Amino acid sequence: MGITIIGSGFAGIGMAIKLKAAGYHDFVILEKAAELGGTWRDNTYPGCACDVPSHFYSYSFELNPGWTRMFSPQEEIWAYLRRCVEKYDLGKHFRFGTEVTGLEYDDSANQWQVTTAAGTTFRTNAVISGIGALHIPSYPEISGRESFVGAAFHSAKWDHSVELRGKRVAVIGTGASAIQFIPKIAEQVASLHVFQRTAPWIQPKPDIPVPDRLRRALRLPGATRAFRNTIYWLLETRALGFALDPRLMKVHRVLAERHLAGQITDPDLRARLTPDYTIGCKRILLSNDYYPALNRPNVELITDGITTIRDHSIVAGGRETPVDVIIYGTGFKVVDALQDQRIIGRGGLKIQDAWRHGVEAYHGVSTPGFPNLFFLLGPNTGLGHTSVVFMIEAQVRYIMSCLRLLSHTKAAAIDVTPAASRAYNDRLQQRLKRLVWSEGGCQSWYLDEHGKNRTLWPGFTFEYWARTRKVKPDAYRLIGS
Ligand SMILES: Cc1cc2nc3c(=O)[nH]c(=O)nc-3n(C[C@H](O)[C@H](O)[C@H](O)COP(=O)(O)OP(=O)(O)OC[C@H]3O[C@@H](n4cnc5c(N)ncnc54)[C@H](O)[C@@H]3O)c2cc1C
Repeated sequence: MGITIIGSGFAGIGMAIKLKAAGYHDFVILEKAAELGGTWRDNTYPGCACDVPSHFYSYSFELNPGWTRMFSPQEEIWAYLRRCVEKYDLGKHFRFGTEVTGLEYDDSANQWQVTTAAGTTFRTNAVISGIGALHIPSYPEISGRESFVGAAFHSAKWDHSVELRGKRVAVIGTGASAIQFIPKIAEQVASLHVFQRTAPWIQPKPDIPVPDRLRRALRLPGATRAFRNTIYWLLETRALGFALDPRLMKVHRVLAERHLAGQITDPDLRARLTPDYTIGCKRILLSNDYYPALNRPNVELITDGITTIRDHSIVAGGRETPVDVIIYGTGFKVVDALQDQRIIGRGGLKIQDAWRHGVEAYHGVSTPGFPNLFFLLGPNTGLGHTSVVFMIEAQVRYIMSCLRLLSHTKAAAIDVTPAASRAYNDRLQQRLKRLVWSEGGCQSWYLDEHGKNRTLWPGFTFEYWARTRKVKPDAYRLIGS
């Protein structure tokens, strides 16, 4: 059977490795960029690193005792992914520079027709989407943005040709990427003006170089796995507040407040850096050097809303700040599992119509009316507290068992039933309502325009792992058997 994977990040590569191991050879990995790697190819800004310990932010079947830091930098994670591709000899399966722009299900042939940006089309039996949620840079709508004449770029498209040394630099946004690159550039620039709309909650980052002795020890049989398991359970305890009772989030709040108080002594600055929303309803960030960077004499935090960008300056709160360079640390336009694309399922059903009341999928993987279309990191399978690679692996295993079901039953396709999907998603949304993300008047990218959480898994990850261990055949309709 022909299988098409879209995307070459952790999701697409993990899927390809498992397909190959199970004896599938007729598959392609379509990637719109010129190289593999997803997030870790695109984000090359200074200080870019994961915020989940590397021994856990990696595949369980491809342990790496050699990580140099507890939280590895971008180049090292990208190199890890390239090594995986080489080791599993996946090279010939990639089609780079191939952007999927449409998928249309042919009911009579039980196949998908895939259309690419180049206008080519081909047919495939199954499509597995690993397109990621965070790869389209988001820019703020600020009047005059286009009139700025200096260099301006987004953190996810860092322009390394722009010399920042000695320049007056503005950073717009104080999210996960910004708090990583601000400390790195603060020491080079003449002045740094940080425009903050919403203060993030920040906790200490236990990031150290992995000592040589530990690295050697991790090479002993079983040691990296044991270390990884320890990290897993430590991180799961962070989910207690998310998964059980929002009141437990108080512990996180105390930790973050102490971190802020320990690093920022100026009471006015501290007040402006104190978030005004419930901790946890947006991602909690980790950093040891962000607050100290804000203490530097050449760095200022501006919390007035930006009203205009002019050719050489930014105006906020009636004050004009002259700048030479603007860096947008304004995050991503969140992609909801292909929702913006032309996807037409059975009987001409458009994905936008299937999702008119909100984006959802059964286990985050299958949507009724779209047979043999599987999502990796689809709706409600993102995480606020631990590594998404864990979720990806659970989904890869689940999709493999869907493929096994197809092969055992000799069906051409499987389609999740509306009843199974409805029951699953109703339960999920009920649970989400009780949790921290629905509290505190928090606006975050986790929520859609109706305030419905479309992004996060509402519990412990071992629960998701257990639920996706096996496919329930009665949740799916077999087609063409
Ligand atoms: C700076 C940064 C740091 C992060 N740190 C962490 C972390 O510490 N821990 C964590 O759990 N998560 C983190 N994340 C989230 C991160 O995105 C995921 O961990 C993970 O990398 C997602 O992998 P993926 O394969 O699903 O998606 P991606 O890595 O985004 O890969 C998707 C790929 O699909 C390709 N693609 C998209 N659309 C198409 C199309 N239509 N046709 C063809 N190709 C397409 C893209 O070009 C891309 O290569 C971070 C994200 C960012 C941006």
